[in-house]
Amino acid sequence: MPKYVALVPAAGAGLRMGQAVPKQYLPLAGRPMIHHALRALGNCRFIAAIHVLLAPGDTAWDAFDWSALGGRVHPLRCGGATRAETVANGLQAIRGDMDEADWVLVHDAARPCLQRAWVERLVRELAEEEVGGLLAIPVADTLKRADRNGRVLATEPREGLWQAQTPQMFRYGVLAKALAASAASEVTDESRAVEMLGLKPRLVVGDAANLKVTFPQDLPLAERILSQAEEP
Ligand SMILES: Nc1ccn([C@@H]2O[C@H](COP(=O)(O)OP(=O)(O)OP(=O)(O)O)[C@@H](O)[C@H]2O)c(=O)n1
Ligand SMILES: C[C@](O)(CO)[C@H](O)COP(=O)(O)O
Repeated sequence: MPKYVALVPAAGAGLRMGQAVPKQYLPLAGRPMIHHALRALGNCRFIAAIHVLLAPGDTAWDAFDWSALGGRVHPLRCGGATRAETVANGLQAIRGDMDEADWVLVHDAARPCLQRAWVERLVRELAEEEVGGLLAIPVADTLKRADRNGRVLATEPREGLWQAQTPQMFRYGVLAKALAASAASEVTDESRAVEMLGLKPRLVVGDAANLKVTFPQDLPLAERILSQAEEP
């Protein structure tokens, strides 16, 4: 039986957030933001280990008490210059414990509203897949292409368009090969690297509440979502 391991890239600087502290450590619903994603992954008992990928110079992680998360959370100081590099380094760091067919679930530290039910849906729907896939939501709005002056150039067809979320879940062997072969600058998610191998990751319906905290205005929204969530 393949095992399931989570990687949580948390080596970003959060520049678009514009705060002195990287956004994964900003207070959110009484905890550092990253705590919420780690708790949701920890609620999935089938996940054998949760590796948190920190920047080599991270000084914030050790300032918090993570004991409430239990013994499956392991920090690795292997962050790179881009998200793709961070994940590639994380895969290298755990390679001794992994078989080619084991599953890796990559989830952003900056998506704190994750729920166990969504992870379980992803895992259930990908169980028979060779390659893997990702949570995503079909684009619901009419799409406009803008010119440089903020005026509409065109209305774009939205058929077949989805917004990628995380977790993104791939076989260890496929993902390691994909990230090793791709230029980090071209890859903003794991799926893109896998697509560049000519493979077709499966899209699994996610939830709009699984937002990525990117800008300051996302924080109160995430806090409201967390306050209404049913999971502990
Ligand atoms: N070199 C990097 C860059 C990003 N990330 C992580 O990837 C996730 C999604 O990235 P994003 O929202 O872009 O985070 P930042 O890079 O921190 O934000 P910004 O682009 O605004 O600086 C975050 O959990 C972030 O910590 C990472 O591990 N290593
Ligand atoms: C992986 C991701 O969260 C999927 O939506 C996203 O691509 C990473 O965020 P970024 O802001 O584009 O780095």
